[in-house]
Amino acid sequence: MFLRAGTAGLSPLRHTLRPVLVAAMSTGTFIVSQPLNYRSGARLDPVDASGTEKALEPATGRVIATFTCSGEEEVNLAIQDAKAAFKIWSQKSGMERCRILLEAARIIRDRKDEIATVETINNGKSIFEARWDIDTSWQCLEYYAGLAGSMAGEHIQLPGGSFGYTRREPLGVCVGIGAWNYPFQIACWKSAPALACGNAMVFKPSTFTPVSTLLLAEIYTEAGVPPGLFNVVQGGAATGQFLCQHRDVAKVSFTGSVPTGSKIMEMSAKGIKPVTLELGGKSPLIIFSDCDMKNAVKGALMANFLTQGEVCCNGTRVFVQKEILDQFSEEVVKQTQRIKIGDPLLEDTRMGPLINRPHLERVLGFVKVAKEQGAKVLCGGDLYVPEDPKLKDGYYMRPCVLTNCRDDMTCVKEEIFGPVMSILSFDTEAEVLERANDTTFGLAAGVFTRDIQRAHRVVAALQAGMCFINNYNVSPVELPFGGYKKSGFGRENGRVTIEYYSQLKTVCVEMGDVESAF
Ligand SMILES: NC(=O)c1ccc[n+]([C@@H]2O[C@H](COP(=O)([O-])OP(=O)(O)OC[C@H]3O[C@@H](n4cnc5c(N)ncnc54)[C@H](O)[C@@H]3O)[C@@H](O)[C@H]2O)c1
Ligand SMILES: NCCCC=O
Repeated sequence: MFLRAGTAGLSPLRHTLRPVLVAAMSTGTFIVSQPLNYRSGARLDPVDASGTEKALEPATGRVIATFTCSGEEEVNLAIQDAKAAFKIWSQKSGMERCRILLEAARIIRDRKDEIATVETINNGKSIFEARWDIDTSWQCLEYYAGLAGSMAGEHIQLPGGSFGYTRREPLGVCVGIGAWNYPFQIACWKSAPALACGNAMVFKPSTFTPVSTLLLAEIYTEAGVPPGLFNVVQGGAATGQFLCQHRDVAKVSFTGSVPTGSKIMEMSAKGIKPVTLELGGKSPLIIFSDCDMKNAVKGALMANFLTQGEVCCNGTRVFVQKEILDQFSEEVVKQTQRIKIGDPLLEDTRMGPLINRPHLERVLGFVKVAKEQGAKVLCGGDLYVPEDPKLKDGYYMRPCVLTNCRDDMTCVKEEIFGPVMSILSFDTEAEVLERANDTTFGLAAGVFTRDIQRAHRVVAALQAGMCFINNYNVSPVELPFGGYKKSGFGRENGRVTIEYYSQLKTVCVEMGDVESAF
C-alpha cells in the first residue's frame, strides 16, 4: 500500500492491515509516498520527465502527491513492455483470461472500502457514492470475464466443400486516457474489455486524479496478468500526445472533453488508429405532468448532483411540463437543500468538494452569468464553507437550482460540469422533443411519464446514446454506454464493446483445386 497517515509515516502495509487502516483514514491526514507510474508489474519513477504535477485532496486543498509526468522515453518503455506482455496474454484461451479477470474482480470487491476511500480523498466525491463506483468497476471485470470464454468467430460453408471461418482477434497495445470524475471506474471500463479480448493496455489518468489507477494495476498483477499487461503513465497533454502518436499503439480509448477528443481523433487519424471517444454532454431530462412526482424529483437529483454534478451524462436541462412546474420545482428545491455537504469521508455526507479551485470558480461563474441572463436562483449556487476548520480550504459550493431558464442561455447550452440544474418549462411533446434535440451533444437523455407508449415514443425520437425511462444515471455494466453527435462514438460496457477492442480475421479454405484464370 502507498498511503501514509499524517506524519506517522507508516511503511508499506500488508493486506491484513488494510481494514484497520481504512477505518482510521480521515480527511486531511493522508499523503501518497510511492511512485505513481507502473510498468513491468511494479511501481517506478519514470526514466524521463515532461514536467511535474501536484495532486490535491479537494476536501482540504492539501497536496497529497507531487509526481513526475512521463516523457517520451518512459511512454515508449511502457508501450514496449505492454507489447511483450501482449505476446503472452493474446495466446491464452478465453477461459484462462476469464479466471484472471474474475480473480481481479474478487480482489476489487474485497478491497472496495479501501479503493473507495482513495477515490474520495483524491476526487472529493462522497464515500457513499465512491462505493457505488467501485461496485460498477468490479462488476465490469466480472462481466467481461464472463464474455472472454465465449468470444468466437463463425464457420461459413462454401460451394464444393470449401469453407471459411472468422477469428475474433485482439488489436494489440491499447491506450486508455481518462478524465478525473470517475478515475477508477474509467480505468476499469476501458481495461476490462481490452484485456478480456486479449489486448494489453497503457493507461494515463488525469493529472488531477493520478492515484487510484495504481491500485488497479497492482490488483491485475496480484490476480496473475503477465507483467507489463497493464501499465500506468502519468502526465497531461504532452504525455497523452506521446501515447496517441506512438507507432506501436493499436487503439486509443479516450474519456474527456470534446476539444481534447477532437485532438485525440486527429492524432489517431495520422496513424489510422481506431478511437473510442467518450465525451461531454448537456443532456435533457423531460418530466411529463403524468409522472410519478416523487420518482421524478429523485430522478432529477440523481441526474444533476452525483459527484458534485461533475458527471458527463448528467441531465442538466430539466424540461418540466407547465402544469406541474411549480409543484416540481418546490419539491426539487426542498430535496436539494437537504443534501448534506461536507467532509466526503463521513458516512452521511452526500456532496463533497469540487475537483479544484479554478473549476469551482468556473462553475460559480456559470451561475453568475445565468443570473445576468435572467435565470432565477431557487437555491444554492454560492460558496459553502463547512464548519470543520480543516475543510476551510476545500472547494465546496451549494447545489444550485435555476428556473426561468431559456434555451438560449449559457447555462442551458454549455456543459457546466458542476451542481447546477436548469429548469425549463414546456407545453407539448412535439415542442419538448424539438428543444431537447437542439444541441450539438448527444450523450444521454431521460423521460419521466406513466404513459408507456409516450415513454418509448419519446426515447425513440431523442438524439442520445444513453436514454433512461423513469430513472436516471444508473450504470448497469450489461448496458452499452456512449454518445451520439459531439458526445463521441464507440461504446463502453455491454456485449458490443467487444467489437471496439477486437478485429475480425477471415480465413478462406479451399478443399478442391485452384480454378485459375491463367
Ligand atoms: N462520455 C463519458 O463517458 C465521459 C466520462 C467522464 C467525463 N467525460 C467528460 O470529460 C470532461 C471532463 O474531464 P477532463 O476535464 O479531464 O477532460 P480533458 O479533456 O481536459 O482531459 C481528459 C484527459 O485527456 C488528457 N489530455 C488533455 N489534453 C490532451 C492531449 N492534447 N492529448 C492527449 N491527452 C490529453 C488529460 O490529461 C486527461 O487525462 C467533461 O467534458 C466530461 O463530460 C465524459
Ligand atoms: N457512471 C458513469 C459516469 C460517466 C460519466 O461521467
